[in-house]
Amino acid sequence: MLEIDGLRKRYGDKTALDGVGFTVRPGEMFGFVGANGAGKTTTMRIVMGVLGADSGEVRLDGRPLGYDDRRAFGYMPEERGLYQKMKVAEQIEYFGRLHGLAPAAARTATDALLERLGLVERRDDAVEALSLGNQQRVQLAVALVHEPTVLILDEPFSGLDPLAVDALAEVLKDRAAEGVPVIFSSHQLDLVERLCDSVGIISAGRMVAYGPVAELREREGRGVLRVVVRDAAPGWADGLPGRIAREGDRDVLLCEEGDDQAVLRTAMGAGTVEHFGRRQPTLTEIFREAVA
Ligand SMILES: Nc1ncnc2c1ncn2[C@@H]1O[C@H](COP(=O)(O)OP(=O)(O)OP(=O)(O)O)[C@@H](O)[C@H]1O
Repeated sequence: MLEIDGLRKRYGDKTALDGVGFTVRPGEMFGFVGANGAGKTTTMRIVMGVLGADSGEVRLDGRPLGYDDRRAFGYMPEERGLYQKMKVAEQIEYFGRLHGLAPAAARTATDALLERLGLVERRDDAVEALSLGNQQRVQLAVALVHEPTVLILDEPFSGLDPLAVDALAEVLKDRAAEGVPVIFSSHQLDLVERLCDSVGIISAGRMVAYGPVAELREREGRGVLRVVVRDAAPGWADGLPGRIAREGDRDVLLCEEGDDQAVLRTAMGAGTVEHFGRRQPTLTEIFREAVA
């Protein structure tokens, strides 16, 4: 189990982390979300030992993390870090060797990852000749080649096409199913909601919401009232609490607060009420609320 406990970090007089803590159990996929500059990268760098915390601790199975523990981790840094001139397969193998794999094991693991991540055709190309999305696949292979005990990935899905997202998601799910704690940061909240067992929402260096996705959704009170009115004149919901969202080719009123009966009366006066009911908030809605 990976425990991040009370991390604090200042850059000069700027507080980047103000007591960040969360736990990721074996096999758990943890989505780390937050606005730009909220502190995700700083947290992950501290976990990896790239950066020191001013205070707080990172523990693995109850012990403070050491060099050997971290060497067995898989890390995809925000700044990435591939050798541009080196060939794809050579590079993955090289990183495997750096993490302590024997030559034959590094080669076998590389071949398997090239296959899995759709890079077989590119194995002898220099990294600089690949598209950014393919470079990202190589970066992921590099993070995975040594069968890491923990995975820490800084925005691994950014810039990937939908097929690459699926390929990466499958690989991460497999690693989690093998018992590896997986942490990744992302701004793609629908993806986080779909993939993760739990999420942490960080805002200005503090965890403002944290827990299993299902629990967070339940915890958010009554959920969101969703109202669809056919043939209503534009502006029918002006004055009601909530906002109009476009769903496909129709407008839907979403209300998080207010008097349901009053909303219903207005809706019935405006047209034919096709739908009137509550649904649990999405992660995007929870995020908006938490960082507001
Ligand atoms: N080397 C640095 N020197 C000074 N301030 C820094 C440094 N690195 C990060 N910061 C500041 O610390 C805060 C947290 O930054 P961090 O990169 O951890 O955020 P993030 O959540 O990863 O953001 P993003 O989603 O944009 O990647 C920001 O205010 C940032 O400007």
